[in-house]
Formats: sequence, structure tokens, C-alpha cells
Amino acid sequence: MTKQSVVVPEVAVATPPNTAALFPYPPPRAMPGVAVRKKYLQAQMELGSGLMSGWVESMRASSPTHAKAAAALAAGVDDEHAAWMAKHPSALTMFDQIVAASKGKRIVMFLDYDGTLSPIVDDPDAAFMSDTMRLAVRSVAKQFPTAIVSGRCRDKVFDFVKLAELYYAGSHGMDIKGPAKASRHTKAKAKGVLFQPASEFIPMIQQVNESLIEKTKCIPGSKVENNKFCVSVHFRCVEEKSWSTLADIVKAVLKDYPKLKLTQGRKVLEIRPTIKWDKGKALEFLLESLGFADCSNVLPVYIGDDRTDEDAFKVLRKRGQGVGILVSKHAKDTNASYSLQEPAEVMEFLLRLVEWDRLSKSRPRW
Ligand SMILES: O=P(O)(O)OC[C@H]1O[C@H](O[C@H]2O[C@H](CO)[C@@H](O)[C@H](O)[C@H]2O)[C@H](O)[C@@H](O)[C@@H]1O
Repeated sequence: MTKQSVVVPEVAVATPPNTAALFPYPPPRAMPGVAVRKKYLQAQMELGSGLMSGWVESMRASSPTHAKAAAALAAGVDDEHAAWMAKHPSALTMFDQIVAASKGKRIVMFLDYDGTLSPIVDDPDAAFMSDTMRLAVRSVAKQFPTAIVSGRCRDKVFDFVKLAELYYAGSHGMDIKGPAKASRHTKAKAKGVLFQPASEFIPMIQQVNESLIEKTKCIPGSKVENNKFCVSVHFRCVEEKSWSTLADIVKAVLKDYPKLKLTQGRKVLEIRPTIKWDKGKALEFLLESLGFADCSNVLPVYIGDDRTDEDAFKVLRKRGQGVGILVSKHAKDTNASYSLQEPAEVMEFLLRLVEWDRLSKSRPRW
């Protein structure tokens, strides 16, 4: 399988069955105010404008647990949230409509890790998944081909999930591997799949990682994480007054590496190769590997909580196919159609899906 063989289909956006009356697909944009503000912040980040205030504002916005977000909520953003929920209804409430859309189709599950299968915690090395969540994911993988799509490096996310029957796309999709253990979904060609479109960047990422470790030592609470094809600089435990200094340091290091770019996740700055590859491309690659390129009889379900998951939600919109579910307690501009509040709800959704599939005798089997 080569990178060239991955085709981004230019299909018209269609409406999945049984959902149109309730909410349009693709879903309407979230509140204009939020969308405009996010576009402004994104533009600043993408242009590398040097407007450090923009970076810091974006860093502040990177987690809605921030005191200002809480204050905004208290100040009556409830209506805004209700409006957002109407546009991105709970995947649990809309469960029947979601499964109705899968009639005659094979479901393929894509699951982000941090914030989706495990709760967000201060220490990235302690983001463990519960045993009950692991059992739920294992049950899902028995019924449907299932992939974990994470910003973490593949080995690390595997160490957390510990399920050999899954597909893994680590480093924001830049490191894809098929199941190590056979399952009834494992076709010979899909099992062997291994794709690393950014291998040439490994030495550069290693250099940047070392340089960042050295240069961020002066910022208490910061943490640099080597994710093999990308690097994460965490600021969750950094005092807010030091955020702009941290952003300055990261940007100064990156000046010497024009082939790397800076993006942002939940209280983390992410350094990635400038190649056109992301979680959305990984989703398409995996569907193709599973034999679903240009197929209408597949329903990809993608669940994620972060900005990087938006690339996958966008792909689903573009295909006019599939279900994007954002994990968030707060209103966010998103391309997902549905929402779930937290990992506990993700688990409930997965278990309902498994139960529903078991009881649906007429479902296509692998
Ligand atoms: O794509 P994901 O699986 O969601 O990975 C994205 C990043 O997740 C991790 O960081 C996030 O979770 C940490 C643990 O809860 C939290 O401390 C941190 O603030 C979050 O940003 C991971 O450590 C990063 O390397 C991933 O890029």
C-alpha cells in the first residue's frame, strides 16, 4: 500500500437515511461567534504570525476547564450550550437514528485515545484507561473492525490500550499498523498493513525533542513528549504567566526547522512534519486497507475530543458518509454531527452498539 494509492474521493455530500428530518447532514456550523474567533486563532497559528498574544489566547482556549470558560458558563452561556446541543445532539439520545443509518452497512469504528477512552489527567504518562473501558473496546472490536487513532506514538498508545486485535494509527495517523492478533475481521492484506508516511522525519524529530527538553527546563511544569513522528510540549501544569515564554521558546526552536509546523491540542503544543497527512487521511487509508475504498456499504464511526480529530470529522462530511462524534461537555466549533460528554458516555455508547449489533440478526456479518 503506498501513499499514492490513498484517494480522497470528491463525492457530493449526501444525507444519511433517517436523520435528515431531525438535523441536517452535514450539520450546520456552531455559533458564528465561536466560529469566527476560532478561524482568527487558527489563521494566526497557521501563518506563524509572531503575534504571541494570539498564541497565548489560543493556549488559554485550548481547554474549556480554564477559569474564564467556567466564568463564561456561570455568566449564562447555558443558552449557547443548548443551541449547540441542538446542532450536535447526544449520540446516546440519537442512538436509534445512528444505528438506523447503518442499515445494510458495515460499521468500522475509529476511536481517539486521550479524552475519549481515558479521562484527561495532569500527567500524560498516567492517562490510563479503565478495565471496563478496555472490555467495552474489546467487545466492539469483536463485532466491528476497530482502530485507535491517536496523537501519541503507536507503541505508547498500545501500552495503554493493550488490545492486539485492533488497528493502531499513532502520531496523528503517521504510524499505522494492522492487528497483531487475528480476528474475524482480519483480512490478509489488512492485517499486514503498515504505513509510515513521515519516516524521513524521525531524526529531525529526535533533534527537536532533545532541543526542546533542554530549552524548556526553565519552565516549571512543562513536559516534552517524544511521539516518534511528532513532539508534544505540554503546558497543563505550567503557570499561565509562563505560557507566552514557553510558546516563544518552542517557536524559536522551530525557526531552524521549516519542514516542521506547530499546532495545538488540549493544553499541548504539537510539533509535526508539514506533510499533508493527518487523522483524516489515516481514516481513509484504513478504510481502503479494509477494502472499503469508494464503497457505499460502510459506515465509519469516529469518536474524538480534540482539534486533530476535526480532520477525521471533515473527511466524513466530505464523503457524505459516517458518523462523527465529538467528546465534549462544552460548545465547540466542530465538524462532528453528534456529541458525547465524557469517556463514561463513550463507553455507554460502545456497549449499546455492541448489544444492538448482537440482537440485530439481519446485520451483514464479516
Ligand atoms: O489524539 P489523542 O489520543 O487524543 O492524543 C492527543 C494528545 O494526548 C495526550 O495529551 C493530552 O492528554 C494528557 C493526559 O490526559 C493531558 O495531560 C494533556 O494535557 C492532553 O493534551 C498526549 O500526552 C499527547 O502526546 C497527545 O498528542
